[in-house]
Order: sequence, then structure tokens, then C-alpha cells
Amino acid sequence: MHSKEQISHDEYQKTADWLMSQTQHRPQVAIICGSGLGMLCDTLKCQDSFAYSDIPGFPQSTVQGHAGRLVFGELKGKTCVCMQGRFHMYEGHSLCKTTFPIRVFKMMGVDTLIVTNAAGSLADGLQPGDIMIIKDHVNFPGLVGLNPLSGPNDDKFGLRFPAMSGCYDRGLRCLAMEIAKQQGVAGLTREGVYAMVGGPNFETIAEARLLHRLGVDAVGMSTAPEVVVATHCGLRVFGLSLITNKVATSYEDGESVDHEGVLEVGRLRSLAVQQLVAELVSRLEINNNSDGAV
Ligand SMILES: O=P(O)(O)O[C@H]1O[C@H](CO)[C@@H](O)[C@H]1O
Ligand SMILES: Nc1nc2[nH]cnc2c(=O)[nH]1
Repeated sequence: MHSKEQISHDEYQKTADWLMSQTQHRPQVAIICGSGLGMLCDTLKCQDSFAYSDIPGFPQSTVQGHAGRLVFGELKGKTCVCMQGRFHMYEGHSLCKTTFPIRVFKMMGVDTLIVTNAAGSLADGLQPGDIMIIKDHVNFPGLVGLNPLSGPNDDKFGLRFPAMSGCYDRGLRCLAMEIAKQQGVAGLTREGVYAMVGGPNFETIAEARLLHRLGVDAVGMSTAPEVVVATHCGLRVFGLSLITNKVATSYEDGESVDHEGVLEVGRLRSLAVQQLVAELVSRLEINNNSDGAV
């Protein structure tokens, strides 16, 4: 199911054209809201919003905490498009579908993608409520061939064999750390490595121990395919994980995780995440892709 479906260049273009016919906004920045982080959209001014079900070609969100709305608007002088709800592989979408919006955004002229997610911590220094700036990722589905770039390459978007070293922009990571200091949340913020697993179940103890030994700092069920597709088509990427729980690594400790708890931490930390993202957006220098040419 995952690697067979292909989406043609025209299909991405149709969706981009439809959206551009419905809104005057021409976004420079795209933001994907993770579980419980949909409030990132609330800061946008002069909003135009669309239910995913009304957008031709868009998949539907099925997960609680992912509203299923695309919101355009202004944030600190930049035009943004914000996905209030993302698509996950475990919902049954093909990886092309989970990453469909990324190429549409590229065609609309987006220059920078900001991905956010909720994730479980495997690192001693990351507690629930902390913010992890993503330095790199381990794409477990990708390592075994579940990759949105599988199938014929669309050369108009990017190379057959795209490099992924440096896919999380170093300058933006430094800027985010500086902003965290200025906003008084440096104590809650550090860099780390995110790993994507397929889900939808959370980790067993043995899986958690394996991830820990591999050097993974935080684990979730999203983000990596979006970043792979964004990097392939030349978007600059910034990512952050809100740590919503510790992943249990001992048979003795009573740590347990559920989605409601994940959403609750999102609500509690919404303001800090919102302020960090807003300031980052305000200080972005936008340099390319203003015509959306691919
Ligand atoms: O990655 P996001 O969409 O933030 O969601 C995370 O939270 C859900 C589990 O609670 C999973 O979908 C996991 O990936
Ligand atoms: N796989 C995974 N995804 C998450 N999303 C939020 N917390 C977790 C977690 O502990 N594990």
C-alpha cells in the first residue's frame, strides 16, 4: 500500500492553483502543527482557512488533536500557511499522501518549513514540557524502504538521490536557541535527535532500550517523511519536538503514556511553543522561491 501510489505533478499543481484562487495570501513560511499544537495557528492575522475536506486532493485528518484545517495568514510580517493537523502513516495514508501538502506549498512559493511534533523522551536531559530543537532524525520507516520519494523521481522537484545531511538548517537551529535564551526558556530547550517509528502503538520496553542505545533523544510517529520531501524540493527546514512524556525503559518503573496525556502537555506548553515559533518566523530572512517555480 505505501510505496505504490504515485501523485502526478499536475495533481500537486491543481491543488496549489485551487488554493491560490481561493486566497490572496502567498505564503513564504509553512508550519505543521503537531499533536495538541494546533494553537500555533491562532497567532495568524487576517486568516483564510479551509477544511481539508474542501481542498481538492487533500487527505483527511483522522487523529484527535489534529483539527484538519489549513490556515493562511500573517505572522509578524511574514505570510504563513499553517497545517492544523498532519497526516501520519499509521492512519493508512500512503507516504506520498502524508507529504502531499509539502510539494503544494513549494508550488505556492513557500521558502521555509517549520515542523512541530509531540514526542516521547529517551534522554536524561529531556523532561515532559521541554522543547527539543531537532538537530537530525532517524527515519526508521525510510531505512527499510518506506519512503515518500520511492518510485519514479519527479526531477522538477529534486534529485533522484538527495542528500539529507544538514536537512535541519543549522542557522535556524542557532537562531532558535538564541531566541529561547531571550525568552527565558533556555533551561527547557536543547537540541536532539528525533526518531520516527511507524506507530500507532507506543514503544515496548525493549524497543525503547534499543532506541536509547542508538542515541535517539526523542521518538514520535511523524515528521521525517515531511522533512525528506521538503529537503528534496529545496525547502529550508526547522523542526521542534515538544516532549510530552518519558518513554519507559525499565520493567520496574510505572511510566505509561496515552494520547490524552500527550495532548494535555501540548495545551500546557502552548504559549512557550507559540512564542518561540512566532519570534523565529519574525526573524527569518526569506531568500528564494518567491514565484513557486518548480
Ligand atoms: O507527531 P505528532 O503528529 O505530533 O503526533 C504524535 O503524537 C501521537 C501520539 O500521541 C502520534 O501521532 C505522534 O506522532
Ligand atoms: N512513538 C511515540 N510517539 C509519541 N508521541 C508522543 N509521545 C510519544 C512516544 O512516547 N512514542
